[in-house]
Amino acid sequence: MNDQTVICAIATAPGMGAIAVIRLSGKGCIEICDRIFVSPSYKKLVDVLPNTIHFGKIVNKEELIDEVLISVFHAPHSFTGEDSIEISCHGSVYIQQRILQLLISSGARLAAPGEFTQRAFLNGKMDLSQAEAVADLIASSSAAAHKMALSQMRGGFSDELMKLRMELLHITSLLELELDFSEEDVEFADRSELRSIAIGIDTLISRLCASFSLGNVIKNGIPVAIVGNTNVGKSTLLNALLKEDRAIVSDIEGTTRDVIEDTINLQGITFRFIDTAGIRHTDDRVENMGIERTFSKIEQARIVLFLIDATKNTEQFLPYYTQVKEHLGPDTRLVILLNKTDQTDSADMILSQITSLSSGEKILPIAAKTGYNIHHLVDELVSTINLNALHSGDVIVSNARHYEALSHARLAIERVITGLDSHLSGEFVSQDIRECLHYLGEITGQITTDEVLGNIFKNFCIGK
Ligand SMILES: Nc1nc2c(c(=O)[nH]1)N(C=O)[C@@H](CNc1ccc(C(=O)N[C@@H](CCC(=O)O)C(=O)O)cc1)CN2
Ligand SMILES: Nc1nc2c(ncn2[C@@H]2O[C@H](COP(=O)(O)OP(=O)(O)OP(=O)(O)O)[C@@H](O)[C@H]2O)c(=O)[nH]1
Ligand SMILES: [Mg+2]
Repeated sequence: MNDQTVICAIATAPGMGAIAVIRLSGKGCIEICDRIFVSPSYKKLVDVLPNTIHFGKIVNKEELIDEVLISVFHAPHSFTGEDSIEISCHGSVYIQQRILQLLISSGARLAAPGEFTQRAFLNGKMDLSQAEAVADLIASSSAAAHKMALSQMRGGFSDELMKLRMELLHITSLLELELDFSEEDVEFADRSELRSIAIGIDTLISRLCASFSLGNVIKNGIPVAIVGNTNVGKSTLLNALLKEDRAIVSDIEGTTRDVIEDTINLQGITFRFIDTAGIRHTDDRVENMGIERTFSKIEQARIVLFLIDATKNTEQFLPYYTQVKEHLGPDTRLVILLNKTDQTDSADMILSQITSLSSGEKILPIAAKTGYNIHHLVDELVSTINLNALHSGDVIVSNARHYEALSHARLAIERVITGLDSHLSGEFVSQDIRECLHYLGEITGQITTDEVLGNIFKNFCIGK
């Protein structure tokens, strides 16, 4: 696990750029660089002060490869906690490859994906949840996802877990006092005090678990299903929201037969819009398969946009409305959109009819084709997502691995509470507390295996 070899990799995006950065880490990396670096004063990098930058040439014996800047870091004061070097060269792909090859023939080896961050973790520079947040930060493409990853990388989640850990250790110490005197069959620890601490822990873990439904959608995009009868303008609406001709639009019923998905960033939040096959009775087998998918997308969505055609009479409304509602998840918001209002004079009348037939959902008149009221719809979508937790700085769990561990930890702490209630012997209660600690330790990486680490870091970029 504690591999000390010198690793190297290109840290900047692949391809040509103004400047590229090649990084090295591990004991001996400074000596390796000295084999291919010549400074104007012939000073060796092993002799320079840490955290300084040096101009010079990269050479292969007599051959000049590039003029570069080199930064030098000494263990433990570097990103990885090891001796480290960064070479900033001209961003030609040829130069990057030549320097990398020279470093490898001088004794470094190519880094595996995420290996720099993995070393930072193994050297205690950050815990595992912070290392995972580094990858989330790099992948973040909206203000909300950025804010969430940054807070986790800076240790917001780690602090919360540390608090939980201390509380659990506190209960254990109270219980242990009792175990020491177990012969005497007395309850030293005040069970009601233990219970209230355990309840506090359960509340915190439950809050963290609950935050995952927000964290997960912020990270992956909020799924919004666009559904309704054929020809009501679903694909036109998708195109209007994405501001591009993503889906085929035509006046033929049943144009869209499969789901079409795309993401867009609206007011700092990523939305994943899902255009679906129009719902209708048909004998076409392929179309029916598409309609089945529509229903499963309704089940997975956080928001469902149910479109109706304002130019048609409202008899069409109830059967589809009932069907859509049958597939709606408990936390899914339904918004009814009255489309094609540009093509009718009786939009107001239809609006009031729909209002009386529906059960209090927001109903918005729009015209997807002309863009009428689309900005209103966007505001409505954004307001559906309650970002208070994000802005108040509350910790939000966004990682499925963390969520799973927290769910196990919650089961364990709930067993502690029922154990205390039923006056279970302290030994057994202790065991559940240890299990709770175990699961929390999995998140921070205090408890981990090579396999778990391998799975986490293999998804990182090379050079990170
Ligand atoms: N050129 C460059 N830019 C970069 C990084 C890098 O490694 N190199 N980073 C990499 O992801 C990020 C910045 N994160 C970093 C975190 C810690 C240290 C570091 O040297 N820490 C030392 C010293 C801290 C100090 O002087 O107070 C330490 O923790 O001991 C460097 C970069 C983003 N930008
Ligand atoms: N006047 C007007 N026409 C619209 C509006 N929205 C869509 N249409 C037209 O309605 C027809 C159907 O539009 P689509 O977007 O293909 O409808 P759809 O709901 O995706 O239909 P299917 O994929 O068949 O289920 C096209 O001719 C559109 O140009 C609108 O707001 N006003
Ligand atoms: Mg369509």
